Amino acid sequence: MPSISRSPLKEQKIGNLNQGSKASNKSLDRKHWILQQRRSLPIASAERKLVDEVRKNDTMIIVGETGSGKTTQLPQYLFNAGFCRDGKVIGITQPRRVAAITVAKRVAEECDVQLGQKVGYAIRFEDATSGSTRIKYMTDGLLLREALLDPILSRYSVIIVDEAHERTVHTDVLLGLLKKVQGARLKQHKLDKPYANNVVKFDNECHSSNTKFSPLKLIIMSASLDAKGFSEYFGGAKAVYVQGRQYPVVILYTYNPEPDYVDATVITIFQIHLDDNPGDILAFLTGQEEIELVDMLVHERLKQLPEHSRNILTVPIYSSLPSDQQMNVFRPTPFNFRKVILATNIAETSVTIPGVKYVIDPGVVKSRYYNPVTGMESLIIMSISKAQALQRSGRAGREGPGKCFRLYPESEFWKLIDSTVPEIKRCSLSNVVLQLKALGFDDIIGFEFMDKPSRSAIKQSLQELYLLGALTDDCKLSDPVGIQMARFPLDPIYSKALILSREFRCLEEMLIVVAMLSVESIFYSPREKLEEARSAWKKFSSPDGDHLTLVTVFRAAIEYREKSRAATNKEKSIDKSLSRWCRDNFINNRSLKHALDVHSQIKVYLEQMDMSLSSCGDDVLQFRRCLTASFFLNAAEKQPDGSYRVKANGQNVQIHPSSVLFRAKPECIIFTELIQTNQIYVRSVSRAWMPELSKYYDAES
Ligand SMILES: Nc1ncnc2c1ncn2[C@@H]1O[C@H](COP(=O)(O)OP(=O)(O)OP(=O)(O)O)[C@@H](O)[C@H]1O
Repeated sequence: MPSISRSPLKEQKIGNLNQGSKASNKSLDRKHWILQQRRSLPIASAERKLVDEVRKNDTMIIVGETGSGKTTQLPQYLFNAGFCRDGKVIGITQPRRVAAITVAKRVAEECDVQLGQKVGYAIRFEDATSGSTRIKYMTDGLLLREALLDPILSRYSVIIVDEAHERTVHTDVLLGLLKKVQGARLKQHKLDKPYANNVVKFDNECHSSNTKFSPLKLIIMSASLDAKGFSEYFGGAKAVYVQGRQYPVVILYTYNPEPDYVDATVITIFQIHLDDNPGDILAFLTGQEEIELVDMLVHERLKQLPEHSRNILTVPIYSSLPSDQQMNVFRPTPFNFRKVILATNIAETSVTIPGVKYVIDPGVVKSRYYNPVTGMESLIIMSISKAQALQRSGRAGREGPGKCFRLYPESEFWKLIDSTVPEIKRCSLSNVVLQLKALGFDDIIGFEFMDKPSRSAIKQSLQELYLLGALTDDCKLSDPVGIQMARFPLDPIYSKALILSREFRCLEEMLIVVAMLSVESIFYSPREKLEEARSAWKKFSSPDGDHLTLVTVFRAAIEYREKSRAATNKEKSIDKSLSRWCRDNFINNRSLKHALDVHSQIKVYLEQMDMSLSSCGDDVLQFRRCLTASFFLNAAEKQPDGSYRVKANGQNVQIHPSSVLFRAKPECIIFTELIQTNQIYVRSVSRAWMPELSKYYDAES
């Protein structure tokens, strides 16, 4: 087995607080143990001070080491201090669903209540809260959606924006929105005061009255925050630092850069497994395909080990994995096994995965990048920031001392940028603009972003939304198209495709396409079985292109599932037989399941909007017309050399070899995916319907 330089490795200790042996805790009952653990968190000694500061300041920035207890404890301190006494709610936003769910579960357990009662969570399509919920964890996107219905977020006394350093688009829009809401609530509160006769006096102005519009407390929180930047954005808001770390984490670097981080990850997994103490491993990778590759490599190499050393259990976690499968990583590790969690940056912040003692960090991440000149977005693998490296190492050392293996030299670490470039500066803004318009912010350029996106990016997205019919001539949200588009939790171009497909009577097909395009790689082919896979896929292949091919795969899977259901009513058996079908047909079972999940979720939205499903049946021309009308911005024409020129921006692209049209090379295509490797490829390609396309482009263009 090749080896990376591990001995001697550079060691650097971070943190210094060791809480002593936990062996004795094992004998205590769980409640007592949890209580003891809570008391030993670094944040515990700062409870009084934090509560006092929140009372004194309407906006606050809290910075504290990973694992110090910010996410789980602060909401409980505020609850106990009376911030929910008048029925108000403390809301805590997370950039990711998995964090919202797992932290809420943990806090419910700490409070000894059933999840959904005092403590709950809400994420898109899932609401585990009730009328009695007072501590509510949610995704930042969900709070934005709530603001559509309740623009001053009247039910919240406190909103904590957690992991703000991630600077997702949702976080940034939320920050601007919350600033406005805070101003509006304060103004309203002052107006209300003279009429608030039945004041219930508590020790804090925040909950000192029964008026509907009490001021909103806002807390921005993270372990790796540019506190100064946030403080300035919020007009000099107070920043508080929580000192101390729960357990030490030893950081190890390689002496030389690793030429192949995937291979280095696999090697490190085995080095830990064979040489180190028991404890689960969390390895960060860039995406589903890489995770599946490492999974396969680990299993291949396991076969070379003696029987007694093969006790490794791999568990994947990435964003397009259905929620219930994501939760597998939190299940207890079977006795005598070592769990190896293969994760994207979804597991980078907030989460505590019980049992994890080792973190492997290759130092890369897959990020969205948008080119405002071409209007195209692509995914690029790039180096992480120092803040991300810190967060990753912070996933070890949460239940005891840990180790983090950085698969790059220490000198490389110091070259990393401090914090991630805000997503808003590197993604398409169409969705942001649509959401802001729906929230009533018409002047997008004047919106108070913490980091302003470029004017050209804003203009490009306004133009795109106008072309899609979401905006009127005077840049207002159009009724009903724009309003309907904003209701879908999808990219505007997909929302538009669904709305249009009703007109073309092919909503059933378009819904399948949108669901199948929401997941990574439906087709799956082990390198050694490529020919076998290709011949299995032939039966799904449509001469019209990849979109109708996806429709055929989806329908074949449904038909097979229904057949299995007729034979048995046991869900587990049905699941198993669908997995078998996927294996036989070289279809990625996980991706298909996710697509089925997304399909039923979007269907709920369609039902709510009274959009009934209709199928074009065998009239595929109807579907091609609709596809062309929906994605005319993604039309490309064949060039004499066999490459394609995107009509909207002149960019030169190639059809990806995985497309069913790779060899056919039709004159004009519609594509729905752009990927950038050493070349720019378009994937998911169909034949355009020329008469429809000519409505959007004049003859010369
Ligand atoms: N689901 C869980 N299972 C077991 N222990 C947990 C769980 N969630 C939290 N803990 C414990 O509580 C500690 C504090 O977690 P918390 O998420 O509040 O820290 P944090 O300061 O917000 O960290 P981060 O900045 O990494 O999100 C963890 O280090 C861990 O010991």
